[in-house]
Amino acid sequence: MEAILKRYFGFSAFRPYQKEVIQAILRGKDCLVVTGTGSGKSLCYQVPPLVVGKTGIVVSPLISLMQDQVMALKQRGIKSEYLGSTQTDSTVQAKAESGQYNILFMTPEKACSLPLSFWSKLKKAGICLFAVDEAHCISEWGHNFRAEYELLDDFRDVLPGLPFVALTATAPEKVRSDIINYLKMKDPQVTIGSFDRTNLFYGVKFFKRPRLFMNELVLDISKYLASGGSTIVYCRTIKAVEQISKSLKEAGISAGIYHAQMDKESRAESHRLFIRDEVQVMVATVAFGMGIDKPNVRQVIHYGCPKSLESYYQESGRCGRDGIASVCWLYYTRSDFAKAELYCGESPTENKRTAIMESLMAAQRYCSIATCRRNFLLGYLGEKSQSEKCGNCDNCIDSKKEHDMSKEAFLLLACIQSCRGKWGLNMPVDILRGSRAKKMMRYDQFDKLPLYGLGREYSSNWWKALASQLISNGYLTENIRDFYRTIGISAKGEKFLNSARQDCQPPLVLPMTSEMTGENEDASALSESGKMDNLATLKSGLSEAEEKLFQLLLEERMKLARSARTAPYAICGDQTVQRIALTRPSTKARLANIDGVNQHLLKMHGDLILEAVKRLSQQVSLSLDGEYREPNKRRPLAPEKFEAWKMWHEHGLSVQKIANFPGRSAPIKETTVSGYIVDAAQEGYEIDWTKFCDEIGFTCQIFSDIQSAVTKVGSAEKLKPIKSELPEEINYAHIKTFLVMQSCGMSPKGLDKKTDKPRTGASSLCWNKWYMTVRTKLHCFMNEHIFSKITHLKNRRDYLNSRK
Ligand SMILES: Nc1ncnc2c1ncn2[C@@H]1O[C@H](COP(=O)(O)OP(=O)(O)OP(=O)(O)O)[C@@H](O)[C@H]1O
Repeated sequence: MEAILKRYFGFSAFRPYQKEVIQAILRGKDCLVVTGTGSGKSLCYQVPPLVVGKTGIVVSPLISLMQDQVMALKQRGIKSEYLGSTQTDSTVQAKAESGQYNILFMTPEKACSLPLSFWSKLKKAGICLFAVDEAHCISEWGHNFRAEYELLDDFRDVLPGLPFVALTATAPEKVRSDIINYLKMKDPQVTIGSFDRTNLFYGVKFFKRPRLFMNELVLDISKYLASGGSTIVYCRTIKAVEQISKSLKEAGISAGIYHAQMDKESRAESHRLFIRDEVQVMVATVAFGMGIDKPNVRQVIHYGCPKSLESYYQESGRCGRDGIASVCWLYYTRSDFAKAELYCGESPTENKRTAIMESLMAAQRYCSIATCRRNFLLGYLGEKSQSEKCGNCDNCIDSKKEHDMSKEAFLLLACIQSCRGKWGLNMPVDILRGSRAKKMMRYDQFDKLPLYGLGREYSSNWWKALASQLISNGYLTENIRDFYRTIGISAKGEKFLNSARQDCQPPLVLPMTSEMTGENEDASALSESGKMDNLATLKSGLSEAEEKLFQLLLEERMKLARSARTAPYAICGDQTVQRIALTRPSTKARLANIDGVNQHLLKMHGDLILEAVKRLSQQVSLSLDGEYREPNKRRPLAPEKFEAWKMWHEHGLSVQKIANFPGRSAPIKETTVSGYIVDAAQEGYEIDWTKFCDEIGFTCQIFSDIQSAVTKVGSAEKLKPIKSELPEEINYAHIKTFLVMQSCGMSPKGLDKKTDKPRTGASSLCWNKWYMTVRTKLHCFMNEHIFSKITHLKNRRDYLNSRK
């Protein structure tokens, strides 16, 4: 089995679950495989046919997906074809039934329409498995139900005794049992793997205005274009697809588009150009969906919050399938969350409507949380994560500042309580904001509440963002009533309200999310893009020369792919090209040793690759036959540097505290500590650059001063001549920081734009005086009917005002 894996796929080892499943299939056992996107499920049905020399049948929902898989398998020397409405080669069916293919793909419709004679001939020639890919399509509970999948159980009778293999990346319990039942699986081996895609960075950006979305989007996309990576931008509407592709065009970026209203040919052409790296950006609706098997997508951006977290996981999972570090950004505005009624309208049953609402609420929560995004996503998919922080999402890298929000929280909770669980969040927020909408007067005379208008100081998005934090922290609960969401106070929220005393209020410390700090929209956008620059995890870990060689080799691969009329990734994956750039083999034997290099690649293109490696290595002054090291791996670090980095990065100590740490025999200079941390960053250790620069006072101005000094000196080899060109206050740690930031390709943008200042504190709010009174009275009457009590207070305020 291992020999087959190396020969056809070029891999040296199976992933842990793959071997188990393949062995079970070879024993004739039915298997259900549920593992994360891009985890290597396909190999489970690709290897057995090669081991036993019989055909494996694979049912797949999309023709484009089958075409891509056939293309990639052919490049590995595996005989493969597909049967479906777009197959133009009339000989395929006859060749298939005589067992000429190792792997034969077909749509469920095609499978059901093939004559029994086809199946009996093929059985005679030899079939070894019947695989159902994207098996969640079989279940109504799945997010991509396909009625034709339900007919596949007929094949139990047509192909008795054959192992059935169902594969999917998302299958909650209900879907799993549907798959087993519909496919009449007998005592199947169920393999449930991890959903964690560790190479993916997850991040969320909040924007108030679409114009800023657009600027940021263009910026994010251009960053990846330079390094040759592909980007998919998922939009919620066709209109947004058109707008974004127009904006990209205006910025000089050519992008393919894909949506359901395009004709079949245009869609196929768009898909082809993207798969073959002829366009690097695809702007699409989710119609550009399951069929995407392109392993080198480096960035997936969701322009608007998706309908559910399941679909977000699937769609973002099209990123970084080759295991290389890649990013998934989700951009949202508050209005994205107001679409529930629209989605529910498509659905006739109450159960389904509740399911839609719950999914949307989970997606909304994903946007709003201030804790680890990966943990939230995995938790939603039913997987427990190993640690509290993943270190590879925006919230882990750039933890939010925390503030005591007890006064604001008290007001909001009290106001929600006044609404008696009958309303969604809009009503209490409108009350606090003193809305003049008719509904205020029409219902329960909300405009007479003493809380009415007390929260004008904050925007309605701000209050909603606070509500999200209160939901995440268990003070508020959201409930679903048919098409609507209502908001209520939880027991914890009640306890908090009850704890209010006339003279003191227990603190309620909550993180300030970007929606709360980002009232100044420009600052929000810039700080986000600054953060983006600082995501050290996105670096390839290659030296400058190696990176150059990697890019040149990618260009060579592109030429090979064009002449072979195939996609570059089908020749070999980016990770394999990266390994070639790192090891620069001089002989075929060395090339063959590289993970990902299969026999077919060696035979067809081996000489060309070796020639290119020799020529291009010379061009970037790298010697041949280098030693392989894992890119992105941290390099060894002196113990004192590692200790300083650990204290700063992992334990959150300040540079000053580290310098004077009591455990030390004598204090060390703060600049020495900063220097240690920068050295660690240079050796591949992660650091939060924004936080670091802020702490050592490294500003845009200092960056540009050092830049000028380096230009003047003409070299960055020695620090002393650079230092002597600079004012006294710019120290060696600053210079080192500049040099490392430069070598990591980071810009100083965003350094001076920090929004650490909290929004105006509660003390300056116009309602502060009234807050004290309301709180005290609320406490006294908490167990009674709060609404009437607050009204009483309001009257009293009017009375007092009239006496002023
Ligand atoms: N044993 C292995 N060693 C190294 N790479 C592997 C191995 N198995 C699979 N891969 C690579 O992992 C990537 C993803 O594999 P694959 O397309 O089979 O994932 P999948 O689980 O079917 O994903 P999805 O659910 O999204 O369809 C591919 O680039 C594949 O070549």
